[in-house]
Amino acid sequence: MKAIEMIRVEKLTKLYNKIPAVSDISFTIKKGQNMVLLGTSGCGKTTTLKMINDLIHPDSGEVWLDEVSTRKMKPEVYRKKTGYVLQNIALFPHFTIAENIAVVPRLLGWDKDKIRRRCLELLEKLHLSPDKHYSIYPHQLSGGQQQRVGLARALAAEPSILLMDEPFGALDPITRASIKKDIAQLDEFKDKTIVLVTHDVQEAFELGDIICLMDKGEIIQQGNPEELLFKPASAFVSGFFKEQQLLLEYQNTTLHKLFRWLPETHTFVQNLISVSPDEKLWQAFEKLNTAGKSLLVIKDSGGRQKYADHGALLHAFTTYKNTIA
Ligand SMILES: Nc1ncnc2c1ncn2[C@@H]1O[C@H](COP(=O)(O)OP(=O)(O)OP(=O)(O)O)[C@@H](O)[C@H]1O
Repeated sequence: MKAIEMIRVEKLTKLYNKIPAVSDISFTIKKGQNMVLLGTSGCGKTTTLKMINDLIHPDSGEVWLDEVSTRKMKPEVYRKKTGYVLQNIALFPHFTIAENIAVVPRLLGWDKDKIRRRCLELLEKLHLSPDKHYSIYPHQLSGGQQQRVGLARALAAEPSILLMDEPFGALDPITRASIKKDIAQLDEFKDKTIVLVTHDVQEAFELGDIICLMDKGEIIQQGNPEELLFKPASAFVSGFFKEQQLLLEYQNTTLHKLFRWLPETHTFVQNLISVSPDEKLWQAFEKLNTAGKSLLVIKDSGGRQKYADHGALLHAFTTYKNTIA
């Protein structure tokens, strides 16, 4: 079955004072995919994101949502299709938490009972307290809690597309990790098509099925994390990841990819640890390190079994890299 094209951006350009902030950008995102717009400050990420739901009008180019041009849609239709999580959270300070979450459902004319039920449901799902938090104001919440409300607000009208602009940027690393873990488990996020803006390389690789690396208003390379890491299109791309290259490679290579180069026999029998071939090389190293002098047992879907210690993993990884270079 053909995957549904949820977002198609064609040749978008935006000029400010005749200078391009975004220049001739095109990409497509299939239903349920996560795309990350990655790049340094000022490269045009936010402008691109805002043009997807027409918060900024492009000077030229066109956007299709669910195979319909936004030029042919009424604003309320694409507002309903897209939830937007803003940079710096930006809740309305004089609205209660429930009122903040209810903004889009109200615009869409939902009845009061339905809005209340949806607010309570989202507070619970995002690990806020329906009793404590429903009627209070944003300044009475921590930054992390406010961002959870920001996510609830974006999800309120059940959009199929979520546009997220540096959603975790203002949070400390521990709060950020805890929110990411919670949302990764939410069904609400699993089936969404997501465009996420970040300048954080680790975050891009963690969350992106596709990464668009931007510079000076242009897309320099777009592809899956592996393509960007192992097949950089230019010196700019390899330079961008250089400092974290090896860590990213370990984090983005599954044992499945190394399976054919791992040994079928082993010499010692104690401390065997079973791992799935879907696990990443990084996790395999971690397991070996924490378990001491152990050996991994990896079974593929056909029941074939391979064994790996530190050296075998490194050898298989080097061979794998040579084959795809
Ligand atoms: N309203 C505006 N008027 C004039 N120039 C603008 C305006 N908005 C953005 N720009 C310029 O367009 C370029 C792209 O801005 P944009 O906000 O899209 O970048 P960004 O990659 O999202 O940056 P950041 O990560 O800092 O948010 C920048 O050079 C910016 O100065």
